[in-house]
Amino acid sequence: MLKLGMVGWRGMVGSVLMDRMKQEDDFKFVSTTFFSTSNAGGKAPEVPNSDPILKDANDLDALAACDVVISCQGGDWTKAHFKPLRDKGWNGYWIDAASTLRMEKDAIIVLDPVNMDVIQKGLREGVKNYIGGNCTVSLMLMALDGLIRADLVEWISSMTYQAASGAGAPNMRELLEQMGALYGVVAEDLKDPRSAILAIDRKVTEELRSTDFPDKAFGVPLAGSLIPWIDKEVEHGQSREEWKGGAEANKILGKPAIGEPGCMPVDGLCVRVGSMRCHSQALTIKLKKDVSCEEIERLLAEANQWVKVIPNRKEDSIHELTPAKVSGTLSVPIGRIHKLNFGPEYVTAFTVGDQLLWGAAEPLRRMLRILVDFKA
Ligand SMILES: NC(=O)C1=CN([C@@H]2O[C@H](COP(=O)(O)OP(=O)(O)OC[C@H]3O[C@@H](n4cnc5c(N)ncnc54)[C@H](OP(=O)(O)O)[C@@H]3O)[C@@H](O)[C@H]2O)C=CC1
Ligand SMILES: N[C@@H](CC(=O)OP(=O)(O)O)C(=O)O
Repeated sequence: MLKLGMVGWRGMVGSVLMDRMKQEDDFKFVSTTFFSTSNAGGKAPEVPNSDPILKDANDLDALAACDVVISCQGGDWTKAHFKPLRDKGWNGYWIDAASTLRMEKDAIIVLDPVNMDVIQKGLREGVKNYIGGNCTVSLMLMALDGLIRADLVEWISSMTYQAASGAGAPNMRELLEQMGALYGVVAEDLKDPRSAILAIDRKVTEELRSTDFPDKAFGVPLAGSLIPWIDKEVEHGQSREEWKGGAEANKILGKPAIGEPGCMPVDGLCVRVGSMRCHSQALTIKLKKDVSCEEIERLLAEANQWVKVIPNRKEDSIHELTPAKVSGTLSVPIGRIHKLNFGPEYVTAFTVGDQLLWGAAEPLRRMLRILVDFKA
């Protein structure tokens, strides 16, 4: 039985991962040691085949005793522990949610419904580092799997509507605090149906701009507003989140890097909106040839068991293609599919996905199961 070390299991991504691993009985196939950066010696979660005591996540010898380490602890922990562990001669499998190692040559970005061939080739060739992709990229590729598989995509422009959860747990709390603060200043006015909406709006705007508005985590209001920049600035006016779109998508698919012949260009703007944990994306896709919308929908629907094509009708779209509907599920709906006026090769679509499930935790637990099968 493979010895698994779990690090970062009680954080937000880690908790979603734990829930999924329990639901899928993943712990039955491994013997597990839980690690902690804050409570070594404490009580570990109760799962089959596990050590009841938490080990120290800074103890390299304890980590080196594992065949597989899964980390949802974050990039700083990865930076501090991955290389020292390898330098010690540890040759186990490293599965990580953090972006730190994603673009390294000796790492594969895992999204097995889309790139099982890349993963299997990596395993056969002895690759030991398997990293979860950026949430937006993984969700886009899950949705567009069918068109990419059919080699129909020339390029993709993705305009995103990203949830607070992508910025972390404190940001989700702050979004709700901001919503509460806005409601609070007009709660009395709202009780009176005759109160003037412009007066209400003025109070809301004053509150949004007030120095007391709770914006410690985001730095600016998100509720009642949006934030048109995610992550750091990189070159050419892109944000790092936007750069990941092209860089990671091509790496996941095993294609040449952006700018090289044979790559699939992906670019766009990434925007934070007041959704809790679902990222949405409005896509413009340039096809390599004219294909009917019926054929596009057929290809998309057949690609994997999680993608769901939503008919391009108002009632279906407003009920089925929203964060409210998708949150907490593994479903990746894609809809609003129609040709743009630019020409028959230009298609638009809208997709939604839970950024903590397919966007973070699910590819990690599936990679563990792939490893278990590979080692059997
Ligand atoms: N948020 C996201 O959308 C995504 C995140 N990731 C990656 O996953 C990493 C972890 O993200 P996320 O799960 O949001 O981070 P969290 O901050 O929720 O958890 C990280 C660690 O913080 C410690 N911690 C301290 N206080 C608490 C608390 N009150 N509740 C729970 N844990 C606490 C825990 O370590 P300990 O038990 O050792 O004290 C925990 O493992 C990120 O840094 C990123 O690299 C990847 C994809 C998406
Ligand atoms: N950057 C993403 C969340 C995330 O953690 O991405 P990554 O795994 O690429 O660091 C967002 O803000 O929505």
